[in-house]
Amino acid sequence: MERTMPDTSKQLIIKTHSILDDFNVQWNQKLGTGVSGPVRPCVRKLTGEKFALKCIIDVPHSRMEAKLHRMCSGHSNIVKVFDIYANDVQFPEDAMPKARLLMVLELMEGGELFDRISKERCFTERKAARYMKQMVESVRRCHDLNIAHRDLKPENFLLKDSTEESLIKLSDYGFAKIDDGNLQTPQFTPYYVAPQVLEAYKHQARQRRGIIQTCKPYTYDKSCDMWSLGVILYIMLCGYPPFYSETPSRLITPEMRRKILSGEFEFPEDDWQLVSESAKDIVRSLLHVDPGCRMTIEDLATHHWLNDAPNTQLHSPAIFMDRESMEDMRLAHAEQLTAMRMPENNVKLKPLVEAENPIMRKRKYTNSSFDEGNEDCDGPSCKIMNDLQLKPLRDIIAFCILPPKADEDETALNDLVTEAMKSDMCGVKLAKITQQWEWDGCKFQKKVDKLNFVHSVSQLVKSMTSSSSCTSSNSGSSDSANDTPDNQAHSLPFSC
Ligand SMILES: Nc1ncnc2c1ncn2[C@@H]1O[C@H](COP(=O)(O)OP(=O)(O)OP(=O)(O)O)[C@@H](O)[C@H]1O
Repeated sequence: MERTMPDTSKQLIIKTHSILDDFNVQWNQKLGTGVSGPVRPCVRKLTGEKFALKCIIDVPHSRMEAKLHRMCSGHSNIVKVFDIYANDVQFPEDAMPKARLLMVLELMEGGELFDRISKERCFTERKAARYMKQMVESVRRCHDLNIAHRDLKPENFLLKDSTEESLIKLSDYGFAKIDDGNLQTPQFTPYYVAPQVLEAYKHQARQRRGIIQTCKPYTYDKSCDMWSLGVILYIMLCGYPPFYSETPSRLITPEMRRKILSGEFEFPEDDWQLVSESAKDIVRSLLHVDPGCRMTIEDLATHHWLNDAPNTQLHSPAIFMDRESMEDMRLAHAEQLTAMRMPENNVKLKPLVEAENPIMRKRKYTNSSFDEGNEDCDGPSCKIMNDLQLKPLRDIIAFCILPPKADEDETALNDLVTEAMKSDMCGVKLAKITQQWEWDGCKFQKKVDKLNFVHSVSQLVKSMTSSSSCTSSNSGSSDSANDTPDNQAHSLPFSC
C-alpha cells in the first residue's frame, strides 16, 4: 500500500498513515506551549531518536506553515522539519477526532533564547553579537527563499542544547508568507511590529472608509523582519524594548504607535553608555522608519560588528531575571480584552495570551513546562476553549477599566455580567463575586465600585488561567515512552 502521498499543489510530502506506526508520542509531556497547543516529545521507533511534535489543525493555513517551514528547513539555524503527518486525532476535549497536521521537528533541548540569556553570569556584547549572527543567518535563509517570517520574536529562537556553543534556530512559521509584496495579514506581536505594517493597516482602513481610492493594495515586505531583528537586538543589549507605552497595555496605544511610526526611540545613557557605537548604528539602521533606508539582511550579515563586537558586559540578564515584575506586566496586559482592537484602524493585535514579548515573558500557562507536572489542560482546543470561556470576563474588565463613553448605556455592565453568568465555567464564581455588590440583576452598574469589582473579576480570570479549567481525563503517567499504539489508545484519551 502506498504510504506517502505527495501534496502536489504545495510540493509537501504529507504522510497519511498513523504517526503511531512510526513514533511513540509522549502525549502527556510538553516541551512548550504555543497558541496551537503543546509541543510534545516523541521518539522514532526505528532508531530511538527524539523529536518534538507540533500538532496543528489541518487547514490550508497550517499546510502553508508546514510548507514554508519545510522549505527553509535544512539550514543549521532553522529548526528542521523531519516528517509531516495528516492524521485524525482526538484530544480529550474534542467531541470527535479532528483532522490535524503533525509536524515532527528537530528537538531543541536548550529552551528559549531569552531564558538562556537570563541565566548568563557574564553576558557581553560579543555574546549578543554571536547570538545575533545566528539569528541573522536564519533570517537570511528565509529571505533568500523569498519568505518573510513575520513573527520574529525571542520566543521563536530556540537553542539546540544547554551547552555554551549551542546553535540557535528559528522556529514557528505560523505567520510566514512568500513575500509577494503583499503582506497584509494583521498578525503581529506589539513590540515587534514594523512601522509599515501599521501604515498598511491605516491605509487599508482609509480605503475601507472611502477616504482614499486605490485599487492597488498597500504593501510591505521582508524589511519587517529586519525591524523585528532591530527590536530583538535592542532588547538583548539593554533588557527592555525600544518602543513602549507609559501605560501598560496589551494594545499598541496611540502613544506607542506614534513612536513606532516616527521611529522614536532612545538609548538611555545609564544603560547604553558602555554599548559600542557599532551596535547602536545597527539598531538605528534596523529601526529606520523608512523600509527603503533600512538595513537589508545582506548588509547586516556582512556587518563587522557581528564578528568584532567588544567584550563589554551587559546588564540585560538581570532585567530578564526579574520574572515577578515581568509577570505583573503580563497580567496587567492580560486583563484587557483578548481581542481588543486599535481604535481607528481596526488592527487586531495577537492576544498576549497567545503571543507574548520577552518582557512579559512566556507565562501564559503555568503548566507549560512538562516537568511541572500539571497535565490537566492539554491540546489546542482546550486553549481555544479557555479563551472563549474567559471572553465574557474580559469584556467586563475592559468595560470597567476603559473610560466611560459619552453615550454609555446604563445597563451595559448589567448585560455583560448577565452574559458572563451564563457561562458554565465561570458563572457560579462570578455570581459569588456579584453578591458582594448585592447583585439583583439590574441597576448593577450604578451600585458597583468598578475598580473593586474589576479587581475581583481579574482574580477570577487569574485563577482560571493559572489552573486549567479543562475537565479532561488526561491523567495518565507522563512516562509514555514505552506506549504502544494499542496501549496508548487505551491508557490515553487520544485516538489517532
Ligand atoms: N522543536 C522544538 N523543540 C523543543 N521545543 C519546542 C520546539 N518547537 C516548539 N517548542 C516549544 O513549544 C513552544 C510553542 O511552539 P511554537 O512557537 O512553534 O508554537 P505556536 O503554537 O506556533 O506558538 P506561538 O505562536 O504562541 O509562539 C515554543 O515556545 C517552545 O517552547
